Amino acid sequence: MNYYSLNRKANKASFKEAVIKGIAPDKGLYFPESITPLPESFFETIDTLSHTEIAFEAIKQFVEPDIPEMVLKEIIKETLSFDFPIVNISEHISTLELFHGPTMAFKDVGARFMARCLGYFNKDNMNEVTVLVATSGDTGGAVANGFLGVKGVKVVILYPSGKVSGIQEKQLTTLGQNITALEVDGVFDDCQDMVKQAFLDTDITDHIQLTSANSINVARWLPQLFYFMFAYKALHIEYQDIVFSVPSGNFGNICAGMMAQQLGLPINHFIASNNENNIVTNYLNSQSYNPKPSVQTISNAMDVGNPSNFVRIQEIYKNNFHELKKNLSGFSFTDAQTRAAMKELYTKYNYIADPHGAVGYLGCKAFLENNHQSHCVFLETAHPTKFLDVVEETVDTQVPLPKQIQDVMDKDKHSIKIASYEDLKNYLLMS
Ligand SMILES: Cc1ncc(COP(=O)(O)O)c(C=O)c1O
Ligand SMILES: N[C@@H](CCOP(=O)(O)O)C(=O)O
Repeated sequence: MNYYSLNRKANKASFKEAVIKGIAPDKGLYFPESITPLPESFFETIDTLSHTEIAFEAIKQFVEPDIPEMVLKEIIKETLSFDFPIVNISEHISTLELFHGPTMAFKDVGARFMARCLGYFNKDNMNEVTVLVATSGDTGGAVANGFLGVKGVKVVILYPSGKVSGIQEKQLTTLGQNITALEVDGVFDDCQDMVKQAFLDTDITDHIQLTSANSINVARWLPQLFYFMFAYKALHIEYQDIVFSVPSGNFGNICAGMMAQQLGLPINHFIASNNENNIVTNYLNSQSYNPKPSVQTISNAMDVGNPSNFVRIQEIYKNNFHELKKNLSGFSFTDAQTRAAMKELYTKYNYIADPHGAVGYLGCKAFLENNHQSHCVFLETAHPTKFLDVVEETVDTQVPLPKQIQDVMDKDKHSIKIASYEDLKNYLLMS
């Protein structure tokens, strides 16, 4: 598969080139040149397939011929070595739990898949690659875990100081080895802007091979489409009209769902569930797209003021606002509403949600008000204990800590504070 840049000024790239570069030389995001729908029989018989078989069929066209089929099967098997359970919440609402991986957020799948692709491409260890990542909370931990000890790869994670949860910070600052955390005096968008600027800075790129492990990178982004297929497999016999509510920040996950739909997955509608960082919700209501500085919320991983994947969504629907509106609704919720949803889920359904999942639940409820026939699946994108203080204080109960969280609790944080792009540049050139 070849990929083109959405800025349309760079040459096309193979999967391997797109993964190693991360972002095109004209600063555009890469997008696949074609999307060939899977045969109808694939969806009709999906419940007879395992998760790894589904994932293999779904991603094959996007990686060939750069990764041989046998290697791809192995990468997928290792990537998906945990569960993706569906929990029934009410007659019209279920949740797909995406937090059973090593760092307990949905980023684990993309991070593990990308780390293995890069490991394969770098197997002869010709050149060291530096993976630059901006995180609002979960990508950093998943990438640190996924790339720990990968030969020939250095990982540099930028995160906004004081704006990620305590557990998230531990996950991205305590591993050592080939992982370094830079603590930025700013918000997530500052981190993301610095990363993008570094890709354009020839003072850096003349000396260092940089790539990104944010959803900018196609190998981090595309595997997220598996989730929607797994949920469909579990629910399609019982429900004919399945819609997804996706707690959204950088819009990589929902955009991956739209790729699954392009592959033929019969999804009727997507709901972009936002916290008060509501750029896309506002766009859907007004047709005017206005990125703005992010505000801090209790669903901090979605505190994004300029979602980088929105351009990919525009590409999927050919910049046609009305086509997009047919497929996508957007809702935005305050922290007070999010807390009320967490309480409702706990007291009414005995389900402890994290703040991001709770925003997804609210999106389902808002959509179902006018769409009584649908079955809505909200993605539970992180384990509640990643946001321990907020969750325990809101539902007023103690939540047992899973092993993955206990393992990082007592580790010592190591970070380097930076305040500007120049600080990042100096760090990259000196280290
Ligand atoms: C827990 C959680 N939920 C939701 C999101 C938003 O996902 P996306 O950036 O793909 O829209 C993130 C971060 O990406 C996250 O960490
Ligand atoms: N919410 C994310 C922000 C970065 O998103 P990505 O999917 O583009 O890596 C985070 O948790 O860091």
